[in-house]
Amino acid sequence: MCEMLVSVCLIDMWWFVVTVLVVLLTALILHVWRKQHYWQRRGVPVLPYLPLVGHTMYNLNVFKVGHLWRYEEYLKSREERYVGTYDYLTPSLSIQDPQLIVSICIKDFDHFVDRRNMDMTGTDTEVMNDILTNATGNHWKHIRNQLTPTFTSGKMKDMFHLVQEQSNTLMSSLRQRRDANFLVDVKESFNSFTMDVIASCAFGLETNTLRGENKEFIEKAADMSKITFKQMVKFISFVLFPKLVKFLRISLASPSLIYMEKVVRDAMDARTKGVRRGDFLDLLLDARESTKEQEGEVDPKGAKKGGLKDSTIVAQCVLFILAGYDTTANTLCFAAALLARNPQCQARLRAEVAARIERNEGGKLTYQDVMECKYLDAVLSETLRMYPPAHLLERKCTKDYSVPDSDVKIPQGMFVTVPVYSLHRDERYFPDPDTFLPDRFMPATKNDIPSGVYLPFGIGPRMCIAERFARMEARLALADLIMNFDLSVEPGSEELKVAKAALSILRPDPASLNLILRDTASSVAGATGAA
Ligand code: HEM
Repeated sequence: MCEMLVSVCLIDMWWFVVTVLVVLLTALILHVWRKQHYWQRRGVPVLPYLPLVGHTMYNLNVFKVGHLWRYEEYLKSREERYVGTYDYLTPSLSIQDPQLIVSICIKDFDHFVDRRNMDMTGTDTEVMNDILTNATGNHWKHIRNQLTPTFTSGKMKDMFHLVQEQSNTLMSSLRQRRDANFLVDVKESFNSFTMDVIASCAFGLETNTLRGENKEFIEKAADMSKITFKQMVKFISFVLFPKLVKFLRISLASPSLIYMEKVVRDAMDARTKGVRRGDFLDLLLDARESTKEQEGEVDPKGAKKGGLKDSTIVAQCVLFILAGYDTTANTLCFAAALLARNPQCQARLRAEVAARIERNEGGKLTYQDVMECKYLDAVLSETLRMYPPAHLLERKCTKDYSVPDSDVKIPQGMFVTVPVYSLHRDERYFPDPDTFLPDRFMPATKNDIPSGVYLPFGIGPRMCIAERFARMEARLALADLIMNFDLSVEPGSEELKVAKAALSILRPDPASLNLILRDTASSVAGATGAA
């Protein structure tokens, strides 16, 4: 009797546990389903997604290379002005209509001032809060206002000689690194070049990585742009539980950031005693001095004026390495790889540059030459169209927004994205989009490109602050490259492939970068004649 009672109790207990589990699971499924039907309830089309993880795995390139997945879906849905996506359970909106992109990023910018930011207050990497890409609201505006005058064309002209020195070293380095068949992996040399340029122009450091010196610096810098598995986990935790990550004071920055911070602080200390170099550090220190008396004042919109702090200056110099090294090196790699596969474009470019050089007494390219070579700029622009290093833009809604001509509302806090790569490969805007055609960007045709569809440097007040600098650096290196070498592809690797990499930077597959570089002494005359 007693045994029977025990077994009845056990069965009851078992049923109770199973019932509770089923109820909990059902509640969880309903919760997830409800959250991941936010857009469906509002009649907004949604891209195919996975339960629970939503679109996050695609954005992090886990299952498919993110830009290609987004492009496939874009081709099916491009008539829609916007499509819904989910970061795990959180809805976000991807904007596909160029006019709406312009509205959100320019006209109604005050509703979309920020990006996804990491509030590092109270952690060992608080310097991240001052980094322009990460700063928000009026704090961002204050820093951006201070930095903008350091990127004018006059300042670029003053810095040209620093870039020229590094470009000369790049040519010698490429020559030395070639094997007996003139074959060289250009990636390593371009990486070292952009690193040396940014270290020299940002804070006057002679890193000489092209000459094989200062290995620690380049390793740390390269480390900052790499995403390890541990960092990926931290990043996902941050996206899912930002408050918990902050509460636990988990650092999202790699230890290399701390190393870089020290390097910049040392350079600043040395500058107080040393000579001026006309680099960004000088310009930032000047900006601090010239606006010192405005410290404490605010402009009519509430942004602080004057008084850049030391830590803010350090943060920007570190950022220049983060933002300027990989992006420009990858652009150069893609440009060289495309020119090697398009000999006619290469000959035309060489002819244009040769004609400019012939006019100069010293036989050297000047800043003006580099800025006035139209075909050189067209080659660079077309490279950035086909392979924009940042294939996705992101904004955070900072004030509730009603999408014009629709019932859809974007609430404060929601993220919107812009699929840059997909827009650049849309044949409605760029006919024959998979073909390298620099002529699209020549003066006669480039104004036909509608606004909001060509965005390699972003768009609106939050676009890349250093576009002028990046274009000057890349143009000079390409002009020198084409005047020194005749580029061709190693037989068997004609297809130009993109590497599968974490996060949203496009990088060429290393196998596509083994190029043959023959000296051009004879081909320059040929190219000039062909023009
Ligand atoms: C080919 C080279 C480069 C490309 C393609 C590129 C592209 C971009 C893009 C797409 C953005 C985001 C814009 C947006 O959200 O609308 C950005 C932001 C930024 N870039 Fe660049 N960039 C390049 C080189 C550089 C260099 C050399 C530097 C520094 C010296 C730099 C500094 C920055 C900064 C500071 C921001 C943040 C601007 C802000 O939030 O206000 N970039 N860049």
